[in-house]
Amino acid sequence: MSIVTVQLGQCGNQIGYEVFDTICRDLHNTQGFCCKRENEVYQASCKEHFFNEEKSGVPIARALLIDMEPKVISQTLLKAAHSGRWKYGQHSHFCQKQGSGNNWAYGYSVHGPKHEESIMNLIQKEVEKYDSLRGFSTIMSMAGGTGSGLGAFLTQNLRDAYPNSFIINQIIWPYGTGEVIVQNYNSVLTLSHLYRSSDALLVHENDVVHKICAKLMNIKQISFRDVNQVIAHQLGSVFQPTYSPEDSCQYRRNPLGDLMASLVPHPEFKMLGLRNIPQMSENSLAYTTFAWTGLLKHLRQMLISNAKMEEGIDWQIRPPLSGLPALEKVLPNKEFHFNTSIANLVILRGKDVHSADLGGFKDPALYTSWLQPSDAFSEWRTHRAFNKYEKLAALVSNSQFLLKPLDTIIGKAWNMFASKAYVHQYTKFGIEEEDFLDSFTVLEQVVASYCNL
Ligand SMILES: Nc1nc2c(ncn2[C@@H]2O[C@H](COP(=O)(O)OP(=O)(O)OP(=O)(O)O)[C@@H](O)[C@H]2O)c(=O)[nH]1
Repeated sequence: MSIVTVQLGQCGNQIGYEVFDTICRDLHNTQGFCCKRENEVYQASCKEHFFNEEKSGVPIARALLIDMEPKVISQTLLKAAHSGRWKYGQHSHFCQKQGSGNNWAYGYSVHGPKHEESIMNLIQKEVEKYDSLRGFSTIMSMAGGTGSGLGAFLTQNLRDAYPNSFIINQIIWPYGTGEVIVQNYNSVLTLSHLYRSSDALLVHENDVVHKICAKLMNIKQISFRDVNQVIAHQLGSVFQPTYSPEDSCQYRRNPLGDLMASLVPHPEFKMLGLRNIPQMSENSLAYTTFAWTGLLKHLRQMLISNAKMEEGIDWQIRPPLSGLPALEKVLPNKEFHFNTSIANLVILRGKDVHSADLGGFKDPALYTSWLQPSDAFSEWRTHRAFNKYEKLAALVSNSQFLLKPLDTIIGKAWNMFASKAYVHQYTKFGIEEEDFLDSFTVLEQVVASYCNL
């Protein structure tokens, strides 16, 4: 029951490393707050999904590292090998000598077709190692050229080659300012292409995670490593084993499939976001205790008010009275206040997990009218604690949370496109104005669909 992780470009490879490292640390954590037997079953389930066992006993990540320049890949391979806890497979990477220069068209139209055969062969060899493949999880940024362009190209290829496997794309949303000048073009092209071939896009916003590092983790000089560790923690809190619904002593065999079934009821809506509570530095964690009631009250309000962290939640925002649309939706200024959901999944881990009351997430006012809360809301509970958090709640949500950032990116890209700025750099590599227009159309439709919930 394996999931193959495909790490793409600088960002994808750096985050991928942190994800496997976090998962592995969690495996060896003695503070799981559960009995030895339960811990062993948890470890076995995690290994089954994410690692191959080597004769030496060192787990090998079920991951492929792909980049068009060698530096980050060699660093990543080395870091894993030096950790002593786990490593990457010997033949699990593919790299070239020159990146895509932040040009989506270069990644998509040049590197993609040129290396398609080698990369797809590498993937096939990995897949052949397993009795059963559940799906792929790619990790990539939207703003560069390789992760985004080549990543979009490969996702299409994966969809064609493995039509029955799930594909989830972990997307890193660029900082709003101060990055690559063409980041909005690259983002629009990435999202629109992924929308056609992926099953779900799990979005991690760099600005948001940066703020979490500053405000909740108290980090003064924030590096990509810090940001990546928060993302890895959040992902681990979702993808580490959870009990299966049929048998509360067995772990889920197909977490990716179950996640999709819970959260993506319609192909028009596949943008997923992730929130965690509590989130804090390891030092503070040792001195803090939490009650489920308080955690879940905050998490629910974070959802409703579209707050990405517990600090600065707007408690004034309330669900609309049933039958009435949220006021903000009918206002023309596109300020999105109440965050309507399509589907939510809450994952609880840790002490007294079965006593936690999730009733607040079953309120029909939280959801679009065309889904019953019983279909729109799912909960997974697991007694084994994650990553030293005695209690932890993660919320994966398919909601209007991304409307504003998406609208901003489309708007900025459109303004640049209207003056034809930098478009020649894309047409040079086969991405025509028509392709841009198609991408805008796809995303305008996505915005309209989410707006109308
Ligand atoms: N969170 C996070 N973001 C990163 C990291 N590295 C790069 N980014 C973001 O990724 C975007 C740039 O993409 P990269 O992954 O560096 O580019 P690439 O895919 O390797 O493509 P080329 O450099 O064009 O070959 C920017 O938005 C960066 O903020 C990282 O380690 N963590």
